[in-house]
Amino acid sequence: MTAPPVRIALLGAGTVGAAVARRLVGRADLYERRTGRRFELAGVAVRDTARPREGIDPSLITDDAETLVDRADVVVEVMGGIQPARALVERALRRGVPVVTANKQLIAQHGPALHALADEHGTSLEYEGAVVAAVPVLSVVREALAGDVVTAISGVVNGSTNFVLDLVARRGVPFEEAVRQAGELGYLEADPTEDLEGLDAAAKIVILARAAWGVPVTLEDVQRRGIADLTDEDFRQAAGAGTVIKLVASAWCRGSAGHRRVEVAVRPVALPQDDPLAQARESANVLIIEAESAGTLRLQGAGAGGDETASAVLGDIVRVVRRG
Ligand SMILES: NC(=O)C1=CN([C@@H]2O[C@H](COP(=O)(O)OP(=O)(O)OC[C@H]3O[C@@H](n4cnc5c(N)ncnc54)[C@H](O)[C@@H]3O)[C@@H](O)[C@H]2O)C=CC1
Ligand SMILES: N[C@@H](CC=O)C(=O)O
Repeated sequence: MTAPPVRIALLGAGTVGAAVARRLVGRADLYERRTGRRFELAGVAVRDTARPREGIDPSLITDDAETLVDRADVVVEVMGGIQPARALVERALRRGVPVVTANKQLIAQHGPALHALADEHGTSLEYEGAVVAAVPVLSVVREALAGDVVTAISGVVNGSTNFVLDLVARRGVPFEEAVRQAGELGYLEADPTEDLEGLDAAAKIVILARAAWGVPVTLEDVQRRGIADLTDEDFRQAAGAGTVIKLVASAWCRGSAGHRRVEVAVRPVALPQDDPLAQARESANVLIIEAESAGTLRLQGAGAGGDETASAVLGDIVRVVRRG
């Protein structure tokens, strides 16, 4: 007997959702080979059902996200924001349905409660795409380094602000124009101040710190400054000193079990040109992880973008389906 298809509810069809839908449908054979189950796009919840969505069967589009969640085997939340995303994720978890999300604000603000709900109902919550898009940093911190002790994490973890800083520094593009281009490429959040004020990077470093040390770090713990108040003079001074400004997120842990103190920060830093973080071009991200035995690990790749984030989201879907 063939296994029934996996009905996947997609909440959101913007930059990330549209890319997930394209791959789900276009690479269905690949996912069937990898999981033994056929992936079926059960429906796509959007705000504006009248807008044409290229590559998505119009009969799948709905604005009734709750009903869609109720008939899914896996829920993929890529709508962003806290509500209604949170209520829909909770609804799925209460039904014992696994959830995959790329929503870093939701996880940074409500991750522990959502994990507790998932555990209570014997299901799972995955969000590799929420942190450094295509680069599997959470898998490395949580799984690959499970036998080691992470001591510090630092990196460029926001694609849009890196794109802006890079265009201003290397090509002399005016700041506002670089921000406009980042928006056009789909790198910015629906509310761009999340990127420009460092909130997006703060959410990512909070999620990474929790994954590394299992501590209840929150967004309020982050010492945060974004790039919104950088001036032309700041860029001139940095260039004159042979440095390059990057928005750096960092987390470090002092003490040992029972007496751990974790500190988290996001701030613009002028780095020497040959610093590994200074090498990040356009929307690329770089993460440096220090671990007791492994030493220094450097992970880098696309930190934003629809297809790139879809890679991580689909990886999570394959994982939850394999788990059964
Ligand atoms: N764009 C990127 O490069 C990346 C985005 N993410 C995260 O992925 C999530 C989605 O991001 P994007 O695709 O860029 O956003 P987007 O703004 O392009 O798309 C959001 C989609 O959700 C739908 N939506 C929003 N609110 C809704 C509501 N109340 N009811 C029904 N549908 C609703 C919209 O109609 C739209 O289709 C966000 O949490 C973002 O932080 C994560 C990694 C990279
Ligand atoms: N707005 C985010 C998108 C990916 O997480 C960023 O610029 O990094």
